[in-house]
Amino acid sequence: MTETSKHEWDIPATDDSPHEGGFRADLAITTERGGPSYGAMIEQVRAFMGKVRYASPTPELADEVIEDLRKLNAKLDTMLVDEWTSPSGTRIDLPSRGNITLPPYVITTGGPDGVEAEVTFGDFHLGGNGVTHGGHVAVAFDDLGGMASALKTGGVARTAYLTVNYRSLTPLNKPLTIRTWVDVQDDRKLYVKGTLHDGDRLCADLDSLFIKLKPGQP
Ligand SMILES: CCCCCCCCCCCCCCCC(=O)SCCNC(=O)CCNC(=O)[C@H](O)C(C)(C)COP(=O)(O)OP(=O)(O)OC[C@H]1O[C@@H](n2cnc3c(N)ncnc32)[C@H](O)[C@@H]1OP(=O)(O)O
Repeated sequence: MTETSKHEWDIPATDDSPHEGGFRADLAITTERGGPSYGAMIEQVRAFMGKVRYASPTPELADEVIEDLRKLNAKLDTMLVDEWTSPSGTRIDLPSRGNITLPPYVITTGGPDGVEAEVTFGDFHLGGNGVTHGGHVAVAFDDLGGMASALKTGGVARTAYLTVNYRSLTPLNKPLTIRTWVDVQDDRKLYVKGTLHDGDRLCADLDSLFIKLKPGQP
């Protein structure tokens, strides 16, 4: 795959409008931005975030970690780019397109009929009593609902509403199956349904509305 694979709904950026038509004019889907170690770097950050959730450091260790993190933040400060050129969210070869703000998922199938992915909520996503925080389940549904909308219409959509029904507890550190699909399309309105399963057990389901953006709509 080349650095940037064009899709018909990638609207070219212009000098006047670097992100005309939604989140980005050119989704700049890539497997190369950020380099070959970008995915491993994201995994280390994810692992760190999970450990922070459970760690109870001594004051000395906390001070050491602060110092290490200061150094790491200073290193990244030298490499900051804008939203439109960051690798995050564009790396289709990585879980969740390399976006650390999303729970890590891997797409199994995706097209106009919907999306199926394997999602694994980790220690960072702990809500309480050993299971996943409901907000993180909603984040996964939001992103994959948006992706189902995009693959159905060939355009970027924004969430108008998102209702998640929590049917049973969602385990951590276990691959789960998440599905989203456009149930009904009424012009720009996309009524998106979804399910999250642990094996045969339904953990949550989704009822949502996405609105396809008009050209140039921010
Ligand atoms: C091979 C690899 C491929 C990779 C592929 C990558 C894909 C990459 C995917 C990324 C996926 C990210 C997915 C994240 C998605 C977000 O998280 S978006 C962030 C959260 N959402 C927002 O911030 C939206 C804020 N709200 C808005 O911007 C505007 O209200 C909206 C939603 C765009 C709608 O505004 P609008 O376009 O002006 O539309 P408007 O005329 O008001 O409404 C249109 C119709 O919808 C109806 N409507 C609007 N809102 C509502 C509502 N809340 N309830 C009911 N009806 C409503 C209206 O009544 C109207 O109905 P009709 O009169 O046409 O019958």
